[in-house]
Amino acid sequence: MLELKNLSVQYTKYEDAALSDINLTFKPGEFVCILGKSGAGKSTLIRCINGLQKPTRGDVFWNKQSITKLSEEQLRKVRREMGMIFQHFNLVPRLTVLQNVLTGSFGNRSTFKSLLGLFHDEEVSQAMQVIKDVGLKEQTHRKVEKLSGGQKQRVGIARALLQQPRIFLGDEPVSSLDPGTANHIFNLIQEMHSKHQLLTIINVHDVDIAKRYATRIIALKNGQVIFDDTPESFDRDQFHLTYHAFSNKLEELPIRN
Ligand SMILES: Nc1ncnc2c1ncn2[C@@H]1O[C@H](COP(=O)(O)OP(=O)(O)OP(=O)(O)O)[C@@H](O)[C@H]1O
Repeated sequence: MLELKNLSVQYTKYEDAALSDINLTFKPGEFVCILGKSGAGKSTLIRCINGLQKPTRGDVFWNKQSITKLSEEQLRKVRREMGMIFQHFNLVPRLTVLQNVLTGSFGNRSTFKSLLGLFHDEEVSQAMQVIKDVGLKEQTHRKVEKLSGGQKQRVGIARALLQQPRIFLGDEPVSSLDPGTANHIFNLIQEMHSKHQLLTIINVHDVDIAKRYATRIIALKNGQVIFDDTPESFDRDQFHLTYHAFSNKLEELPIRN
């Protein structure tokens, strides 16, 4: 469904690559958490998947089609199939929950029409339904700036769901939330993941969350994959290798049995 082949990203020629020769295949229905310390390349990986970042080398295949060579218009079509939530929510504070969620259908119509509020009745009722699904029915007509962080992220999830995506991508979606709220948001993501059988790929800093919700954990270090396995196999040694080992190079890491 989604394949990354020899993917490398080098932002500037004077710095180390942000991603080096990444080869990964993702299947429908997987719930993948990406771990790695700050600067490991997690956001870059997500941005390559949704086409926001062009790789320096290698390719991203979505249903066997390379997305790196698409025109902007073709890329927009592919992005419609990718729902995305962000650390800082990326909402318009002065607009209501409903208006923000309706911008999720931007991919399906012109931005101009959407900004004018020219939505079809059917779109509005679909938006109302996803707002209800994420538990925000009472807040439908409130301005987003009046909501808590957890509620804002629910709006983000509703907006992504309105696109009826086939992949759900998250770039540290709970990093600015307290632990309790972060769990509520992950419960919701898991519920939506199961309901729609979405391939879900999310960057997180919290290893406990990754172990609790993911069906697969991928750990990055210095732009390379150093772990790709079940959450159960992500043990203390792996935690140490991912977050604390001093070595910069894979071959210098301590050998494990
Ligand atoms: N636009 C950019 N221009 C130059 N270098 C960049 C850019 N974006 C990221 N980098 C560099 O690429 C590397 C990987 O960054 P990335 O944001 O992907 O890491 P991350 O694992 O998501 O980090 P964090 O957890 O702090 O968000 C880092 O060294 C970062 O400084």
